[in-house]
Amino acid sequence: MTDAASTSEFTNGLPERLVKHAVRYADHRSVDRASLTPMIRHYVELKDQYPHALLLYRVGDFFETFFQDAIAIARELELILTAKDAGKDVGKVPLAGIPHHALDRYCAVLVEKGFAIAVCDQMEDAAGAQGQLVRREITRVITPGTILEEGMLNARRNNFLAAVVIAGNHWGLAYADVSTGEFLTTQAQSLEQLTQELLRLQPSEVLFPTNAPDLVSLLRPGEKSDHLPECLPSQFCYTLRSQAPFVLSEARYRLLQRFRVRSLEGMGCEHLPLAVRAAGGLLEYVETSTEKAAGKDEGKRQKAKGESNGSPLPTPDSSPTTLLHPAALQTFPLQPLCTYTLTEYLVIDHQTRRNLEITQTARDGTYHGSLLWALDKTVTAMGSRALRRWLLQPLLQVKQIHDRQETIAELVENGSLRQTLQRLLKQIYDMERLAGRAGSGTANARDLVALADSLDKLPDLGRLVEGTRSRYLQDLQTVPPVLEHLGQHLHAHLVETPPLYLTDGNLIRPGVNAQLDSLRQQVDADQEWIRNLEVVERDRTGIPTLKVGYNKTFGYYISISRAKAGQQIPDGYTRKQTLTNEERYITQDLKERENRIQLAQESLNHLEYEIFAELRSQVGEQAELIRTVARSVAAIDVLCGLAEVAVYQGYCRPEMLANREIQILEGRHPVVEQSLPAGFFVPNSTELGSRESGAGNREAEEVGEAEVKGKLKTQNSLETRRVHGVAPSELALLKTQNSSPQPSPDLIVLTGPNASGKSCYLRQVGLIQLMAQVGSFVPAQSTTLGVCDRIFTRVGAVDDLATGQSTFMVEMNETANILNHATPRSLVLLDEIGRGTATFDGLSIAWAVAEHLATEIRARTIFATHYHELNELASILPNVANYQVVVKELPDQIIFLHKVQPGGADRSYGIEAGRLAGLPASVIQRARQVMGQIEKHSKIAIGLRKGNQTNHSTREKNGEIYPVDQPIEQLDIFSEE
Ligand SMILES: Nc1ncnc2c1ncn2[C@@H]1O[C@H](COP(=O)(O)OP(=O)(O)OP(=O)(O)O)[C@@H](O)[C@H]1O
Repeated sequence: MTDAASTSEFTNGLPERLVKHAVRYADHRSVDRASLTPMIRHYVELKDQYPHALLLYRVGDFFETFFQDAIAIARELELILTAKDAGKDVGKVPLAGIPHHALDRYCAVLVEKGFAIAVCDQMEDAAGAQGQLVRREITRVITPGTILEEGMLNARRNNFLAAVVIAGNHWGLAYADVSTGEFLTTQAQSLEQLTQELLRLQPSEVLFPTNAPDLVSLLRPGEKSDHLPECLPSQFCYTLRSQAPFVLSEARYRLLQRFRVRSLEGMGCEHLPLAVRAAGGLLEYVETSTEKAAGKDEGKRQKAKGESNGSPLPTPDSSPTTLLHPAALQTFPLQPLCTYTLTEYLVIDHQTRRNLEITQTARDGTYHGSLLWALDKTVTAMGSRALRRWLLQPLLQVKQIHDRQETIAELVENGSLRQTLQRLLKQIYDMERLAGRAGSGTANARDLVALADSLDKLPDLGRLVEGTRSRYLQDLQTVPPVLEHLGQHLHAHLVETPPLYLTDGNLIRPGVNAQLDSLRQQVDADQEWIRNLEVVERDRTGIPTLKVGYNKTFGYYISISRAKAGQQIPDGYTRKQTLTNEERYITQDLKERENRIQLAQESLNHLEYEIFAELRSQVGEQAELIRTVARSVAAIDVLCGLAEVAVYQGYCRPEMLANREIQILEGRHPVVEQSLPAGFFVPNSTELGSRESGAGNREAEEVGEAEVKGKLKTQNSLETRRVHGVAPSELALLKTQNSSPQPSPDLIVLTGPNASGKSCYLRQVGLIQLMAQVGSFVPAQSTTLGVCDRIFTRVGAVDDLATGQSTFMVEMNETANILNHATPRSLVLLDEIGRGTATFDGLSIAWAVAEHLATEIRARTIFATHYHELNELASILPNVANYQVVVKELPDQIIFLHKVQPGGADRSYGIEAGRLAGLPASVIQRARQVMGQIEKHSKIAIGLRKGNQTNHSTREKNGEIYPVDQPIEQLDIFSEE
């Protein structure tokens, strides 16, 4: 590659001030290696091994990057790009660096942006290298999905690494959170489902096996690659991997080895080859990255022991990296694999998650204003993560829902138990992740103290929930004795507030280890001797200004002012350094004491580290059990929070049934309600889908419906969907035959003026159903709900510019998805179908969609629309009803009552809404004029006024009443051909 080519490749988009430093050698591959300085040559060699990662190379107090990586981090982190001499014949190459103590912070930003980072650390002191190149090694490769560092993780959400294998229309997906240990896999059909599952998980990194020659490349969010199939959403970060670990035999063998089992039967995936392949490939990746982390700690451990350079002292390394005991290498961050199926939970696709604003708002993607925001009263990070998981995976089994409800009910009834529990939970740290860090050998002493504090609280929790009756509370009653002992054991060994860095010593309590105690005594005695030396020497020499001091280069010294030193040099003093005003000396005794302190301190640090590493590996061995308990604690945190919301917001416990009924009395929108002043939200009731139970005789009902369908078909063939042609008497007869005794409809056509509250009502029903299946109480006076299999929503219209789809195409795709997948057990919420095209195309589509849902699918549906013509459906189909959101009309304004009532609206008051929104008065006035004209002349308006008495064909033929510039086909949807 030429310099020019490499420059433009890497400096593209770089600010002018940075480009000037990057004009030469923007790519490490373009330099003549023979001419490089040893350090830069080493950097280039490492870079060859990690081409996909930004290589951060420790040089003194900085992590430096060169060539293209320097340009990249300067751009991404807004650092100053400078240059470094890379050799006499090479000249300067781009350089950017970050202070070593800020490594975590900067890495977090880079990882968030989808970069992989290879950290190359110094394995010895520059002094220890004695003029040679300092020994450096890659100590960690950080990718977005393999982060363990606390500072880089979001405490309130999981950080998933996923792996995908696709074979035709079948796929396998495994995912894991290395910080919490969860490791799951599944296999299914339909690539659309794969997309949906990835969108639910929102993984930080997705592994995908390819035959690509550049196997280690990492694609950042939005980066395109021919190797990625279309079904993989482009917003994630993808790591392309070799096929080898994803081959079935290899993947299976790896899983068997890792989890020491003879078959995958117990994990539930023996018969699911794609699930096994994905899980095996993911496991290999995690093993490789954790080995690196282990390598780092092992290197540092040697450094602490002084093994690497023979130097007696450990480097006072202040980097927050941690050390790994060989025993911890046995432990592994992931728990045994679990298999799950997509049908275990209520299916909520990506659109529905977005439209119902479950974890973030649709408009600006913020947490504030989402359902999670309204319900999250958890007090631990584990609880917060669990609530997010629960909301994204509502349950399908009435029994499981009931278990959660029971606990909430108990916590609602017993307010003081709830409050005491919450007070105690607040004192519990993130045991799930602490156990993970201990398991992977990256926990520091503060982590273990935090874990011990948390384990100490478990018996208190157990006592608190004694005598409770619900399953989740009972789960906390017995604390595994081994964990109780572990907490006490950790406290007995570790000091109360250990330093952040393991190499700083002072981790272990006195009395734990006799050798440690005797070494400490020796150091104390020698330090005491040095502290007294000043007084002793002042007496001996008679020099009152004599001082004892210490510096890093010379160690301890005795300082005398130059004036005094000129008079006499005390016996036994050897001059070490001369400064402007003082002379510095050492004595034989002082040097000996100093050496003794150094040696003892080194042994101390080493011993403390050994004891600590042993403790950490003991914790690692219990990581799985700790996580199990942590999950019970997290569940109680969630349920306490839901109980609190239930109490303060006045929620009711829904009665859950295994039928299709939806009966909500005085329901409210859980988020809008909290955003309005108390009492401002207008509750509304909903009844849907009780025809099975209401009519009592399903067969008779089906016969009746078949008749209605038959009737529609006959009309269609005769009159080309001329629904106005159905005689009211016939409809009334059909409806009477099929509707006794007043069953609730399957489909509600909801009309009402703009801004009256239709969308809010629609979402309210969806959210109440979802909350109920999460096990939560719901915002209503009383509720009876059948468990539904899927919730579908089609709300609003957003251009999907990323995929190049128009507003209308997005709308039609979503609608097609609903019609293809909804079942009678689904809840379908449609807001303004057909809005994105010409009025009459839209109306026709809306009509056909509603009709299909009501007659073919019989899904419980609410269909909000401004096409008031759809109200006609209710007079044809017995399982359709009209509801409207009413307003009060005053002479010069309308008042929004937000009340949903039976009946259909005939006006939208759109112009009034425009006026309220601040459209200029002249525009409003003109709009009124135009509307008047349209109402007077539009064929459909006339059609509606005249109803089915109108002879459409005659009017259509003479064409008199249509504006000349309107094509007749567009207007004439209800007429004969
Ligand atoms: N039941 C209610 N009680 C109190 N305020 C409500 C209620 N329903 C809706 N609102 C308020 O009215 C506003 C408009 O509601 P919404 O967006 O649901 O209207 P809409 O009928 O769907 O309008 P459009 O047809 O223009 O889309 C909401 O932002 C909310 O603040």
